[in-house]
Amino acid sequence: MTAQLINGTALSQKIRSEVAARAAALTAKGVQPGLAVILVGEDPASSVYVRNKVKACAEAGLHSVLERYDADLTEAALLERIQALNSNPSIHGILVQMPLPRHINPQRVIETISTAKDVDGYSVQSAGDLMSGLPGFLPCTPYGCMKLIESTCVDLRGKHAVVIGRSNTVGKPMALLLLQANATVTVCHSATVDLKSHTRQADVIVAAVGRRDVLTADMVKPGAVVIDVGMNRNDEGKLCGDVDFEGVKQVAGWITPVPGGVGPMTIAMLLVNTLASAERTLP
Ligand SMILES: NC(=O)C1=CN([C@@H]2O[C@H](COP(=O)(O)OP(=O)(O)OC[C@H]3O[C@@H](n4cnc5c(N)ncnc54)[C@H](OP(=O)(O)O)[C@@H]3O)[C@@H](O)[C@H]2O)C=CC1
Ligand SMILES: Nc1nc(=O)c2c([nH]1)NC[C@@H]1CN(c3ccc(C(=O)N[C@@H](CCC(=O)O)C(=O)O)cc3)C=[N+]21
Ligand SMILES: [Mg+2]
Repeated sequence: MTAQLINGTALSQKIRSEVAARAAALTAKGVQPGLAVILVGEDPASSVYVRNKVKACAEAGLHSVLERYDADLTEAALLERIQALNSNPSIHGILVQMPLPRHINPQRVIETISTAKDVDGYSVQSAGDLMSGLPGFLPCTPYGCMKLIESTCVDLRGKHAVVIGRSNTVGKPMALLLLQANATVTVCHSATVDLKSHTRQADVIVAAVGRRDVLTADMVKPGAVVIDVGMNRNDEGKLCGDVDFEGVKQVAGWITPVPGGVGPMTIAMLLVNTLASAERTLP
């Protein structure tokens, strides 16, 4: 038996075309959704992601502004730029690409973004909304993972979900979304003893660590849904996830590839959040 592939590229295209239709309707009413992306420094991976985000906006009829700054930009200057974007009515979403240079406090930057424009869902307010089950912007990567799981038609109710990783941007919000969908959720991390004993029990596994081969075939229950968030490079310099894809696909029921899985969905959900933010400005 081999797993069915969950095609994130195809699903992201479908979502982006739905965004495009709604964006066109909104633009016809005089409100074109707008996203501002700020990149500080020249991290090569960040440059690729940021370019993909700007391109996706253009294709969906959103307008976007990309602000690039040298790595020596002061924190004060960055906060000032964010405040200007907060009060710019043509901008509905603001994204500051992480990681930032070491001299800039990322939490201070995130909290400076207006909650109404926090389309990354990184702010304490957005995190609290999710924790409390209140409406707010969902972090794009876990949001995209939920859409990928939904696309399998596997009902999460009562299922055991294991999240590997507990970052504020991926692992923790992922666990909350799975909980909200009535899964029974286990969160594993670097201090977890015997990771395999947990993952072997899982109907759904989300791997968000940032290390190759964190999940191998012997750690997976036959038929499980496996979502691979990781972005790593293998020995040949090729992009790969946290999951040993070739091995795990022999055991899992469903699996996302890297590339072509979670990454494109992260961008699609960023567009969804930006559109929703713009729609909220209508009377
Ligand atoms: N495709 C996409 O759209 C995105 C991909 N990513 C990728 O996802 C991965 C995770 O990102 P992010 O959450 O930001 O990373 P972080 O480094 O912030 O978090 C990694 C988590 O993995 C845990 N961990 C580390 N080693 C192990 C281990 N051996 N066993 C179990 N858990 C472990 C850490 O535990 P502890 O808390 O104890 O340190 C931590 O909670 C990265 O590869 C990143 O590039 C991220 C965002 C978007
Ligand atoms: N404020 C902020 N918001 C983010 O959402 C954010 C961030 N900072 N910092 C970095 C991470 C990472 N991230 C990705 C986005 C798209 C792909 C993506 O498009 N991946 C493609 C391949 C890309 C490639 O070829 O390198 C894929 O997996 O198929 C990956 C990773 C967003 N992040
Ligand atoms: Mg992402």
